[in-house]
Amino acid sequence: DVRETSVNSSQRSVGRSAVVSADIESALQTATAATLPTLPWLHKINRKLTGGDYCLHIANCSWPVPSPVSAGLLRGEVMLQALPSIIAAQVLNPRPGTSVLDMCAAPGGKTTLLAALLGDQGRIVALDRTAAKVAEIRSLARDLGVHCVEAYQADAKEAVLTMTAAAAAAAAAAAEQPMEEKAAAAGAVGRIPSPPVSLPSAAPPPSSPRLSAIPSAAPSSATPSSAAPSSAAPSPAAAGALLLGPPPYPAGTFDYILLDPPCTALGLRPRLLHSWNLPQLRAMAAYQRALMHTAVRLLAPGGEMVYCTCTINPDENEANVAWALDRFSGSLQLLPAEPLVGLTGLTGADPETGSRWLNEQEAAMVQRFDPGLLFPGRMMGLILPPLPLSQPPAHPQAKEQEPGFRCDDDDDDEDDEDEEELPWVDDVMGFFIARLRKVS
Ligand SMILES: C[S@@+](CC[C@H](N)C(=O)[O-])C[C@H]1O[C@@H](n2cnc3c(N)ncnc32)[C@H](O)[C@@H]1O
Repeated sequence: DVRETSVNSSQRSVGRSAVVSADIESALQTATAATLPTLPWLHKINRKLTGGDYCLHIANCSWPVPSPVSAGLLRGEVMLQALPSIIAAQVLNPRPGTSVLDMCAAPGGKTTLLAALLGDQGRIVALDRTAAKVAEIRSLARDLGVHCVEAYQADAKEAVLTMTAAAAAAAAAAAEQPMEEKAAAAGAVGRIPSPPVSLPSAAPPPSSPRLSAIPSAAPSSATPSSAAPSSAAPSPAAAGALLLGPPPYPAGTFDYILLDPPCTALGLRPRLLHSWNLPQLRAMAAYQRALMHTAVRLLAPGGEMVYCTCTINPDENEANVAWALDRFSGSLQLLPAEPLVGLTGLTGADPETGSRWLNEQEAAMVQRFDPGLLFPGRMMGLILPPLPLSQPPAHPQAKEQEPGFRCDDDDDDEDDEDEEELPWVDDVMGFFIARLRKVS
């Protein structure tokens, strides 16, 4: 049994978790390629490895993806995560030394992947409104040896410093409580150096960004997703000397923001029955817009955010992105959510309300994963490592561009043989990813 052998022979203890070494990755590539389609098998592995002491990073029911292994921080270690979730973090792709806000972070899967992409150099504030879930983020960060994450229980909608909050902060500053003490009191994850790094004797004035100690490394106006990481030496904050502390934060504080809000989760499988009704779907979209509003305010000029959901509901996806582009017209710009792997977004408008979705150009920049639809792999070769066994043929170009194509029909399709050799293509959860830049 490849799994048993690999786990037993390559595990090593790190803290209270056993982390599987790189050996298992190659074993899994072999095993996965040999045993697909293996949804039940993978569920079994998931239970076995994530329910106990192991973290295993393989893509959603299909193949191992070299992330965060490839990002250096967690070299040789793997953790279970769905492919679209991995891609969402890769689309944001924060550069080392920058500041990142993960607004709805629990249980911390994307937070820790972002930490890996940062190389643990910089700061990630991870917020979640539920205390128990914040504990999960902290625990995961600790288990993975991540230091740049500080997690707080907070309503992310209220995370911007308002005039009222500013007055309270001024009072706190007057009390001269060092920032790292405040963060420690709030239970942040990030390490607090010992002996403590000397900080200003008073907290910064409420009108100045708390991140002033972190050199601005906002994304360039080119294509930050593919840009080389900044070569600047890590600042003291990037090295973990400073914590940002709990919210609220001044507007324009963060270089990158991930907004992965609560959603109707209509993309998660297997679920045959959903209890959502239309008003509830609409209400969820409105809640997400409130979070987006906060995100735009907290983003630094030139900064980038990724908005993603695990639902296929256009209200929560295309309609919300269109709303943001129209609401913040002139200051928010849609960028290609590279690496583009999923399908294009939906064009048109809501037949009932008439509110617009995306135009053709915008739809091409977002990515939509839809369970049951063929996963075309717009750039499959770039994302996926080569399979170790018999290489399946590349997917025919014509079908890559055909978003509505289903895997389970077309009995007489001449490419049936190819489809049999591409069992992973229909095993992707429903998901949506958009990338936005704050222009000013
Ligand atoms: C889709 S999950 C996030 C998953 C997470 N990003 C990950 O990849 O592991 C949405 C999370 O948002 C949290 N949440 C809901 N409303 C919130 C709010 N107003 N502020 C902060 N977190 C919120 C929920 O508790 C839930 O954990």
